[in-house]
Amino acid sequence: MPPLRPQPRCLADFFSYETTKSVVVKSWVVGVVNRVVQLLILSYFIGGPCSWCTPSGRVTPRGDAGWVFLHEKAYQVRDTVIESSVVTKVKGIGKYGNRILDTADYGTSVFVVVTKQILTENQEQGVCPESEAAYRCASDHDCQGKGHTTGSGVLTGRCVPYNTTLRTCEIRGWCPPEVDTVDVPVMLEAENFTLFIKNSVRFPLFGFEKANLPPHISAGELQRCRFHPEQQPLCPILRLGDVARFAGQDFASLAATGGVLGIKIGWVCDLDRAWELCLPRYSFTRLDSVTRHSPGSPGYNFRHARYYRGHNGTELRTLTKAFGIRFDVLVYGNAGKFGIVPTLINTVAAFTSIGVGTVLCDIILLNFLKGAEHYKARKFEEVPEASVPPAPASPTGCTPGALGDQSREKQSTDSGTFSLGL
Ligand SMILES: Nc1ncnc2c1ncn2[C@@H]1O[C@H](COP(=O)(O)OP(=O)(O)OP(=O)(O)O)[C@@H](O)[C@H]1O
Repeated sequence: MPPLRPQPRCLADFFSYETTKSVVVKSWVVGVVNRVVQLLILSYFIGGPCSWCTPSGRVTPRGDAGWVFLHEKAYQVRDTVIESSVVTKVKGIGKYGNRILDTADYGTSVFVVVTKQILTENQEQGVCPESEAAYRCASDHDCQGKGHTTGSGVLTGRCVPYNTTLRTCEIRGWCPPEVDTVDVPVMLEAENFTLFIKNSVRFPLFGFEKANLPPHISAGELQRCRFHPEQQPLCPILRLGDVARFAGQDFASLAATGGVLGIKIGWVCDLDRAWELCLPRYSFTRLDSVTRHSPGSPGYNFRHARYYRGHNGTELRTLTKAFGIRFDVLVYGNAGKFGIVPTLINTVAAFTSIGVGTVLCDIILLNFLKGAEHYKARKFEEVPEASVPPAPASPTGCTPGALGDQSREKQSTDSGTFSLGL
């Protein structure tokens, strides 16, 4: 009678079931690694003694090493949508040329403080020679083909005397045209001007509202206080020179070219704590720092005009090219309050992550420790079905079971290489 053909091993492997078996390894090395990894994971998620904080001990407000729960406050629902209003007012008296300027003179917008002005007075509609060097000419022919308009008006096509030595193309527009290459003084007094910032914020998710004005401050106290990051961090009145300094800028050169400074007000609030502890935090930066190095446009300026009538009723205007410091107030915020859903999700994540330690210990145990083969043999065990005798080894070289160790484990056991006691 022909011998029974053995069942292919790969089929038996496919219809096998792997279940977890607990093996207690009495090894100091893996035991210590396991506990250290578990401790690290737990302190990352929940918190522990601050043995590896920065020297200032400010890793977290409470001085704990716990990152996810204590620092990131993973137990809180967060609202980053912030509704905010900002109102500003500049005050100060400065001298510019022979004139004393007050609040109404040096700002055409609440966000800009004008520090330098090029005035072109008594302009009226008419024809006159262009002032820009690009429109120098010797004859009418030079003024044709130069386009239709210049920075100041529409070209008539004629070449006319600009002064006794120079001729330029004639324009029709506001005459005389502006000459913006002149040197004019800078109003350095603006350094002592003050900027009052009134900011209200609202976190709609929690219906929480707050303003940057200290709650019981009187008008007199407001007028007197000046912001300082350590001594007066809540005073909403800022000296312009200080704002430039905090933004790392030299006020004199900023005032000469103009520029844009950003005043950032951050509202990062833990709404599980008292209402009074939700406070604004001010920081400063120069927003046009990239373009300020551009030779073509190094600063910030704009033009505006004041119109009036001359003696004979003609309409006149004074054109002003104003260089100034623009203040952009940027408000950002982030508030959190305890929520059961994020607490549960992060607690489950924390405990699941402890399993990472087991993976690491298995790698060390089964690959790097002395007697790794012995541990493998005890970890992976193949159990035949209770009533069926064990299948013979596969002649086809099918893929073994989990981690490919069953067959090796079996060979080791069969040959009796290892003693089974740990
Ligand atoms: N840039 C600033 N520098 C210093 N104090 C300021 C500044 N802006 C406003 N204040 C003062 O803060 C307080 C509140 O200002 P707010 O504009 O609300 O009131 P106000 O009576 O209209 O101010 P004022 O008429 O003095 O401009 C006032 O006492 C005001 O004088």
